[in-house]
Amino acid sequence: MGNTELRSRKIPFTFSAMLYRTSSIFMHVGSQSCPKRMTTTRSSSDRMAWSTCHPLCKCGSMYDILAAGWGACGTTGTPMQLTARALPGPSRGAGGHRAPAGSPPRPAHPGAARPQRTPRASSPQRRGAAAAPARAGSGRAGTGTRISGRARVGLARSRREESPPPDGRARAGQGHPRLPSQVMAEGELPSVLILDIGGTHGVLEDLAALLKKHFHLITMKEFLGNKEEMRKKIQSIFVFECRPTIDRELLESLPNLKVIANSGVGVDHLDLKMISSFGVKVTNTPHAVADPTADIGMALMLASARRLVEGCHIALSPDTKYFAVDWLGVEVTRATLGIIGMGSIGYKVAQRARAFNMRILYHNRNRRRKEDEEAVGAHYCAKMEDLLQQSDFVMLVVNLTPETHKLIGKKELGLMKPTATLINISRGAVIDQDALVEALQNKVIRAAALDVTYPEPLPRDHPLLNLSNVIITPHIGTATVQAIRMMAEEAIANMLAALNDQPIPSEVFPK
Ligand SMILES: O=C(O)[C@H](O)CO
Repeated sequence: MGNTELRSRKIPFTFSAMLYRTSSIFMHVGSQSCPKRMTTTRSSSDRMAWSTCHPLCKCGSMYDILAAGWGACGTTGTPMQLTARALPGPSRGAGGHRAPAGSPPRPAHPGAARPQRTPRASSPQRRGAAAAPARAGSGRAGTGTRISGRARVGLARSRREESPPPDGRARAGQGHPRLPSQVMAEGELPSVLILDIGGTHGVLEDLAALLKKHFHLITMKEFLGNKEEMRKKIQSIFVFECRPTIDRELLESLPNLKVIANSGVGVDHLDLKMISSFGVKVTNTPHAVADPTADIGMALMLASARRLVEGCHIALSPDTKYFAVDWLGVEVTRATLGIIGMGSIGYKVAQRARAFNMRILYHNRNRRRKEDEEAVGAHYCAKMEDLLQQSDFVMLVVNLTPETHKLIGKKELGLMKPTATLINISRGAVIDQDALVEALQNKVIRAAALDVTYPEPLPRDHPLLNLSNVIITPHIGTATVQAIRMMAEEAIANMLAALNDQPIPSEVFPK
């Protein structure tokens, strides 16, 4: 997200097309910095303000996309209205508008010229990425790709629109056919596929209620029970806790699917290239996850430093007779924290660590702006090795990509101080887990604190579970009442934008 902000800041953007208006969502889109102004626009209790203003705006204000307006951001810019309904009428394959058979062709964006898509290669991030010296990712935990700037407009039409299969049937890797059928009747809400409501893996009841304000929800069971009717209706999939599984078979069966909205920032469970070959967009929720994930990073660092879990066991144990005076932890205050992956979450960790007077080092594919570095007192390490050698705490906040897979292995662990602690809030596979077990057993490093492992959960006989110098939490970076609601809100905004061919707040592109 941070990188998105960096990239987007320079892109002036106006957007004025107001079409197919039903209920309204306003986005205040601007292109220049403005003073931070917190606002009081959160009127109803079921509203949840996002933690930051629009990525094009640097004011840091809170806003609520589902309320009828932004906070008093103060940035000059053009309000953009999204509709709460997808377009009724003609079938709209993932590639864009679909005219009913025999009707005259419709412009891609009726009534408005589409702004040109910002060439990706010209963005600062992409230029930086090309020249990147190191492997660390963009700094979003678990994200397999970069997120679009919100100024990415005029999105490319899909391949399927350019060359529909002549036989009118979906073909693997070539998208869906033109379907002349109605996707939605007038007044109908767009249909969204979800795994289930409630139960072990289903969408939580209150989130489902929120989604239902904007969409007609179809559960997997309903879909499978009446595939012929349902498959044409479904325009979006809401992925909650990595479910439902998105595979080729599912994509082939949904001719009018336009967008897969992931709840969470990490999309390593989605085959982005395959999904994109169907002309389907993928979105994620970088804004909602940043604060709670940074919090869990700090919680793990503090808990590991002060041996909180062990201490709790001692205090609770029926066998405890006295508290040993030589039972000691280490201090976080004034220690050196090395953050690997300085995107939005990494940066929020740095902000928090500054309050602990920590010395902050960071390694990232792209160096942050001087102002960003100075604001948190962070020092850039072009070489990850330098950071590893100097840090008392090393926190992993990279996305999981082929480049960051097993980023920390035997060699890297060997470079760390024997007194150092490794904290992972990204994805388990960023660490070579066998090498970590060995390093912890042999005291190559002091301790590890992991919110993520592979697999999750670990098999009950996994050696990591029997080490006293490890804390493991069950991937709870975003497991807060606030975060899951904000993720759903962010996903709703993404889906509404995608279904209405508006600029998508957080689109994720395949590399
Ligand atoms: O990727 C994320 O946002 C979190 O890890 C939750 O999945």
